[in-house]
Amino acid sequence: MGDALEDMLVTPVEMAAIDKDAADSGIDSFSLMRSAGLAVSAAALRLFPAGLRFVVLCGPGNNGGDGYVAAEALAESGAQVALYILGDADKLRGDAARACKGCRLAGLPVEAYEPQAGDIVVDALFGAGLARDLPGVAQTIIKRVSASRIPVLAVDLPSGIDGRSGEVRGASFTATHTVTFMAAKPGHVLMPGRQSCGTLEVFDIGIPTRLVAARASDLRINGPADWRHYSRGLDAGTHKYKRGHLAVLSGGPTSTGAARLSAAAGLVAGAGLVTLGSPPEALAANASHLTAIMLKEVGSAADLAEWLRDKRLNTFVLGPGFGVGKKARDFALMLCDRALVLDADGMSSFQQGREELFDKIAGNGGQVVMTPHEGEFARLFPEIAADAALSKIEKAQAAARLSHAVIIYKGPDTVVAAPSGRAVVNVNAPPWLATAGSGDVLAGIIGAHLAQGFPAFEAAAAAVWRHGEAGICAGRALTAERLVENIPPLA
Ligand SMILES: NC(=O)C1=CN([C@@H]2O[C@H](COP(=O)(O)OP(=O)(O)OC[C@H]3O[C@@H](n4cnc5c(N)ncnc54)[C@H](O)[C@@H]3O)[C@@H](O)[C@H]2O)[C@@H](O)CC1
Ligand SMILES: Nc1ncnc2c1ncn2[C@@H]1O[C@H](COP(=O)(O)OP(=O)(O)O)[C@@H](O)[C@H]1O
Ligand SMILES: [K+]
Repeated sequence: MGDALEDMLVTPVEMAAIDKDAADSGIDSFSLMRSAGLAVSAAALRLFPAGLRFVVLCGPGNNGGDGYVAAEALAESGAQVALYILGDADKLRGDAARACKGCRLAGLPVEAYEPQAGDIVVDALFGAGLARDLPGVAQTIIKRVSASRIPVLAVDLPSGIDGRSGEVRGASFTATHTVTFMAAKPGHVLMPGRQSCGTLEVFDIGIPTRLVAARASDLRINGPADWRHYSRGLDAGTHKYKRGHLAVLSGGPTSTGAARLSAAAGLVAGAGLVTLGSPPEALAANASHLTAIMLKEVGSAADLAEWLRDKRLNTFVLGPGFGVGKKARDFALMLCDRALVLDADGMSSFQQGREELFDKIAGNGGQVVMTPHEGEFARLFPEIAADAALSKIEKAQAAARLSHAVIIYKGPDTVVAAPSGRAVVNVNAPPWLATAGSGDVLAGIIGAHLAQGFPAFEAAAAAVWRHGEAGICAGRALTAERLVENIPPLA
């Protein structure tokens, strides 16, 4: 992992500390605000050359300060600019007060703004400092602007989006473009915030990277930098056993497809061999659909115990189409000392009695990856799911800590979290990945990575990213089968 700013995620609390560290190190904080405001005016001129009037809405804090700088720079450039102020400009403090004094425009109260065709709104009402629901007057203006469909350029964050969680605090602007500073915040990548940002520009206002990195926790946007180290190309002298043996456990005769999707994805994703373990009554159904994937009868816990005597068999996928119940529980507990992807029914089987599973995982060093979507997450971690104070990232981190497993909390903004707190948010998944069997394919890709010796966190993060890339390559009319065919090479 590097300290590259473009992949880093910084919470608003961390950003405030970075800001203070920058000031303490002798950097003039007003010069940072000036850089921020100038970046916003440059983006406005670049992105909206046909705009007739820039309407800058300034709030009571430093986000408003950036807005005053931008308004002055836009006026200086000869553009037509109108300024509207939320609250009392006389109460502004520090850099924001100085920015306001340096702005030639007279402001009107924000409630007086009536959108006109040709306007471009520059939203500098609230940014990272938004600490509670927006005041009513801000909500009214947001609704008015949204109804008028006027383009919005957001400063730092669209006002109303919580920078920590991506939640909407009362109402929020929907921006065409957002200019943020130094590093993206969780609210830019978590839903619904991500949808409100439009395109995101991260602008370097001049705070040294080392100051940002020193405060940032281990939270990043998912990308190859997080796991490239493990995805080196194939050694010419490799053989199939060196590339890892993945075992996937199938459900009964009427629900075999899900496990086969995982198995097929595992093979395409790079496992050297894949074996499907099938109950006897489903052997015929599975055999009629398999070619490169091997098939083995595994009906009972005794059969599995016998199979596990082969210690080379080190990676399993359990859950897709498997059925919820005692058999799934028994199998999962037997597999905790191998690398294990516990998906779908495998997780749901522990809605009651999860402690036994979590203790087993802890006792075996934690090479277990669990892949809950929202419903499964609520089943396995009801108290965490119900905690409204937590962001999706914080929920995934809490679940990983509690279970000792790597958690892939799925959705449009999939979060991968390790028990250590390390986490990435994935941003490359197209919405058409929401199709039956898509999760089964993901489970197989994770299994392939584990079989190839990736540590659990990297196996999970790389799989989520590859799954997203496969979705992009396959295009909109996606089926899970086509997703498997489009899994791209790793390196
Ligand atoms: N972090 C940095 O390094 C820099 C930050 N800058 C700007 O500074 C902003 C953060 O500034 P602030 O911390 O002043 O925060 P904001 O300007 O986002 O707003 C905070 C102000 O509004 C009040 N407030 C918060 N929620 C409210 C609500 N719901 N209703 C009414 N009042 C509310 C707060 O008490 C505070 O006075 C960033 O978003 C960014 O635009 C820039 O000036 C450049 C440098
Ligand atoms: N709106 C969305 N945008 C992008 N990816 C999505 C979206 N909704 C779901 N996904 C992804 O699609 C996959 C669906 O998995 P899952 O819910 O287990 O479905 P299934 O059980 O049908 O396989 C997950 O990887 C999830 O992150
Ligand atoms: K804003």
